[in-house]
Amino acid sequence: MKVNLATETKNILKKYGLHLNKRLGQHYLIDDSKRQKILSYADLKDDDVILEIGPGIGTLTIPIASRVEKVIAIEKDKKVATILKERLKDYNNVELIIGDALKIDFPYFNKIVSNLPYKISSPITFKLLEYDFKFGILMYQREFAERMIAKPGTRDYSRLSVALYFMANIEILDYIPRSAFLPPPKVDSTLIRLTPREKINGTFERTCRALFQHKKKKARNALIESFHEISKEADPREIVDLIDPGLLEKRVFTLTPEEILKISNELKKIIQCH
Ligand SMILES: C[S@@+](CC[C@H](N)C(=O)[O-])C[C@H]1O[C@@H](n2cnc3c(N)ncnc32)[C@H](O)[C@@H]1O
Repeated sequence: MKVNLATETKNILKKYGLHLNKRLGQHYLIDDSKRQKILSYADLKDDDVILEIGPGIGTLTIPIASRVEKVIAIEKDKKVATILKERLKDYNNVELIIGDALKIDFPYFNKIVSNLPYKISSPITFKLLEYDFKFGILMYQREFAERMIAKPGTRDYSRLSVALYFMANIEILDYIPRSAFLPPPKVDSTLIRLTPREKINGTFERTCRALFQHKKKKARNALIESFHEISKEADPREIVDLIDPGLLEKRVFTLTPEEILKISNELKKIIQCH
C-alpha cells in the first residue's frame, strides 16, 4: 500500500502543535520511497539491535522496531521525544533515550540506521567509530559525504577524508533531494553505507590535525607550525628534520593517507627515542 508520508507527518505535527527547530536539524523525511530504500539497505534481521540517532517522530524508528529485536533511539528534543514515546506505546522493544547523542555512552548495538542531524556529522561519525558494529546506513549533507570520500589533491580532501580512509569503508548508496524533507533544508543529502575497519592511534590523529591546519603548505612547514598538536615537549625542527625529506617537500593536500601514516609512524618512533 502506498503511504503518504508527507500527509502523515504534517498531521502528526499539527496534532501535537509541533514547530520544527532547524537549529536541531529537524528536517523530517517525507518521501516514503526513500524511507523504503533506507530500510532495505539496512537489511533488517530478527536479532538486530539498531541504534538510531535523532529518531524525531519515529519515521524510521517505527518500521524498524516492527522488524528487529531492539531499537535504541536517542533524541535530544524533549518535546519530540514525548510525541515519539506516545507513538511507540505499542512497542516494547524500543529504548528511547532523551539526551544529546554526543554525550551519551551507547549501549550495545550491531547496526546503526540514522538520518543524522547535520550539525553533529563529524563528531558523531568519529564517536560511532569507537564502537564495534557491522555497518551503518547513514544520511549526511551531500557536501559532507563528499568530504568523507575525497581523494588526495582535490578541494574536498581533508583530515576527515584521511582518517576515514583507514577507519571505514564508505559506499554511496543514494542521493536524496532536499524536497524529500519537511521543511526542505538548503542542501541535498547523500545516503551511505559505513562499514568500520581499523581504529587509528592518537599520534596519527594528532599528525592529521597538525598537517591539515595548513593544507596548502609544505608538510615540513605545516608540521613545524602546528607541532604543539603532536608534542609539547620535543623541539619541532629537530624532530621534523629526521622525517623522510621527500614527504616533507610535498604540499599537505597532495599527501596520500598512506604517506601521512608513514609520517606519523616516523614521528612516533622519533618522539619515543627522544
Ligand atoms: C534530520 S532529523 C531526523 C528525524 C527522523 N529520523 C527522520 O528521518 O525524519 C534529526 C533529529 O535529530 C535530533 N537531534 C539533533 N541533535 C541531536 C543530538 N545531539 N542528539 C540526539 N538527537 C539530536 C533532532 O531533534 C531531530 O529530531
